[in-house]
Amino acid sequence: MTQQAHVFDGVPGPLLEALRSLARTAQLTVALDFDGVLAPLVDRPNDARSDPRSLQAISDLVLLSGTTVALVSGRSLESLRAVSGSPDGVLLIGSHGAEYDLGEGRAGIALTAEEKRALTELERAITSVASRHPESRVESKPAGIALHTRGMDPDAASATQRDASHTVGASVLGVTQRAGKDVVEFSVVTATKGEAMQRLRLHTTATAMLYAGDDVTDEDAFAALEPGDVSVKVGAGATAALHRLHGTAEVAQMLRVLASDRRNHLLGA
Ligand SMILES: O=P(O)(O)OC[C@H]1O[C@H](O[C@H]2O[C@H](CO)[C@@H](O)[C@H](O)[C@H]2O)[C@H](O)[C@@H](O)[C@@H]1O
Repeated sequence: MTQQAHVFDGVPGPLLEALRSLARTAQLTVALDFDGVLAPLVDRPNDARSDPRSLQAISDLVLLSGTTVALVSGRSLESLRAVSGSPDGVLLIGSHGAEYDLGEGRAGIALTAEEKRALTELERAITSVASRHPESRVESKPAGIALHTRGMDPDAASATQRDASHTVGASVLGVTQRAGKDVVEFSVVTATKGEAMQRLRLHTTATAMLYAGDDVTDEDAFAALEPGDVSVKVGAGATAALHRLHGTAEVAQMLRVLASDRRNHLLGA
């Protein structure tokens, strides 16, 4: 059999086999990053939208018994809700694991007085950086701030990110920095997608989980997976994930296959 024959519309054979096995678990939790996984990357974060084929597969999955779908994003919950178009029943985790909507009402971030002070100083620092690099764009979050450099000249983007790192480091205490795709982010709370996955596993009593992500911060989620779980890196780059897909179209295909395998398993087919 040729290499091509092992691939089903961009989903490699070993991943198809892992999905078939995953679909037979008692309590399945499917956790998905948003930008670069459900939605193709675009210049302006507010313009990002989920691939409709992925949304259809998610809608199919959430209707199945013993099956939970969650989005685990670096975006604020508000932003994730606004752009993802996720169907009712999908759990939402935002701000890299600092904000939760697990179907019991939104759990907002309750910042301490010290964190509020740090956030104000952080906003002041990033506003000054953005004024020195007018092509950069600021995205505010409940516990932090992101400075986007997508579309900028590479040298100008690097200079912007260095300036941000230096300015924040010199003027604000108690801040965590994260690098992403054409973005540098700062937060006054420490939260990771790994912690989010652990909480999700407990909340959903998952017997197996799938996580798909495309960015550096998703490595925390991959590291929190256990034997029997399925990890999928989307796109290029070093990863601890065991499987890889090319892009959002292949993610949609993977979700379609998983929904079909899961339905067949539940029907006893
Ligand atoms: O964890 P994610 O859901 O992948 O969120 C990570 C960051 O995604 C967004 O930024 C990225 O997507 C933008 C829209 O495609 C793109 O313009 C930007 O260059 C990417 O870095 C989002 O704006 C951030 O807040 C998220 O942390």
